[in-house]
Amino acid sequence: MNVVDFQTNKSLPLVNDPNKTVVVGDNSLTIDDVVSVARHGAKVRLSDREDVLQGVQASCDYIAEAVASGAPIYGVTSGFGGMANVVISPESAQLLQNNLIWYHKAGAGQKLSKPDVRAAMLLRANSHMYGASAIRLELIRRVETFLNADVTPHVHEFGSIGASGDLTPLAYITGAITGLDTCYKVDFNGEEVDAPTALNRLGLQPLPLLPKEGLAMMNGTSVMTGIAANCVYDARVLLALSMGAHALAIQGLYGTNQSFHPFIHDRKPHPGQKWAASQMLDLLVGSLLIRDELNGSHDYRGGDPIQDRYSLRCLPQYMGPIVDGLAEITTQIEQEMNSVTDNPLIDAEQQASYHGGNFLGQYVGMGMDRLRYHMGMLAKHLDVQIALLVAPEFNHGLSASLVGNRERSVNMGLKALQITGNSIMPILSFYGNSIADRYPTHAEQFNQNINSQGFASANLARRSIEIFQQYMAVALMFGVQAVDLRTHLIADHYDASECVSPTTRELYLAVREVVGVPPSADRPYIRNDNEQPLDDHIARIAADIASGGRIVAAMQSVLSSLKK
Ligand SMILES: N[C@@H](Cc1ccc([N+](=O)[O-])cc1)C(=O)O
Repeated sequence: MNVVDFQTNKSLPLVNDPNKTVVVGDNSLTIDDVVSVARHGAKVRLSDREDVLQGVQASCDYIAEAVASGAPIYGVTSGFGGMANVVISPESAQLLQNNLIWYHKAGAGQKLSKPDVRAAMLLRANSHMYGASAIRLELIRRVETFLNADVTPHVHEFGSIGASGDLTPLAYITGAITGLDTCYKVDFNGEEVDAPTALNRLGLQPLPLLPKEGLAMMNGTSVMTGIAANCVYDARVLLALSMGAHALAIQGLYGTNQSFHPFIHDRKPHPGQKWAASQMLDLLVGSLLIRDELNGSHDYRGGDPIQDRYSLRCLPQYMGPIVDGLAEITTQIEQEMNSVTDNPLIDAEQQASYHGGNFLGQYVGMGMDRLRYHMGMLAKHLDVQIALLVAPEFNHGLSASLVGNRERSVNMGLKALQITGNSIMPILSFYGNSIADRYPTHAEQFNQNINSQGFASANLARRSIEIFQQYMAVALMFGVQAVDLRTHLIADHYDASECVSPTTRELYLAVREVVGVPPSADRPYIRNDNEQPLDDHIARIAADIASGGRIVAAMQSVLSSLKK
């Protein structure tokens, strides 16, 4: 029997590097940059490039002069939204901005998670460094300071229709960094304190907003985009893990590798389909638990159909649109991350300002709708694979419900675990419903009469991802049990780490490590029903996936090969 190598030197995802510094304002940020800062404590540093810093200052100078000369500019010398007909005098221009955050203290519901708010802060700072927003460097630096000191504003889950971007959620971030009132709360290294206290601890003074700065802070898509960036990262991880779970299931079912032959996929060369086929070949190469038919043979019978059922044979064709769909969403979210999303925008070089609508979060709203839809489609596929595994009519000789020890006649195996999966999968499909097409056209005096619902869509995506992490745990448990039972049929022992492909071996070992049940020649993962709490295993695997742990690291090569 093999000595189990739990110390495999698999490189962890790059996002986990705590020594990383993300520079804001020099280059485009990537989704990995966002996740590094949001979840793994990477440090943030604002660009020190002269041209960038001068650009930021020049936009502030433009607005200061415009206010002094009484020029009519939306939201600077006018009221807001449907009340943009109200004229604001130069004397009231500052009060206008500080009042803006006040009447947006209207959020409702739960607090957003810390990583999602951190992602939002990073992206707001990034948007401001383009120098088109007229916001002082001093304010942008506060975002940098908060991020690096692990101080995170409390932001509610309801309050944005994703039209003027995320006015209300961003108002809470603005209230925290300006620190003018105790009603704004922050998480200060795990402790809840009010904003002035937080500033005091950071050695900062309360800072009233200047003309345009409230709008610059609040009028934009950064919160929904921050959540979306984290969700895109998670969705890609779940896609990579789905491939691993399928590879385990295919080995458990004694499937063929022929359906992934390049000849087939070169003749229908959608990028996602080709990717799925070639990854599946890599995931299966070297396995003793498959029918190796890449040479074109198909003489296997064994009483079963000559070719595999669709969930195996058509895997690349089914997965392809999901892979391509996620790639498109990734590109769009990265573009949104690296955009200036407020209004009006200042062109300091031309001494002009433009009224527009970059705050509309339509790419995020529709993108997160599609992301959730794709998650539902991934879950549907895994669910049918599990259904094949538990049914003796279809599983090529495995026990019913993957019972590990048939001698103990009361064992019912993974029966309840399948039902748990069946209870989750429909929810994931349900979360695939769109919200961007709902229409409160009457919003805000009919000013915001189209709206993206991007914030809601992103929050639904966050929930869908969390649920999927639980579901993925179930799918992996089935995969691991199935390869153990298949190993027994083929090699007369239960240690599948000796028989699965090298790539899935990593995944297999990672799951066994996380649940604390090392592989053994003498028994499968789940032998008798009364020997392990399955709920605890689900929770451990899901937590490892959510934190980018050992299980995610095992699929790193699949993850990194996903095209953007
Ligand atoms: N996003 C709006 C700004 C805005 C709209 C509405 C409100 N508001 O308070 O309703 C505030 C600010 C624009 O730039 O036209």
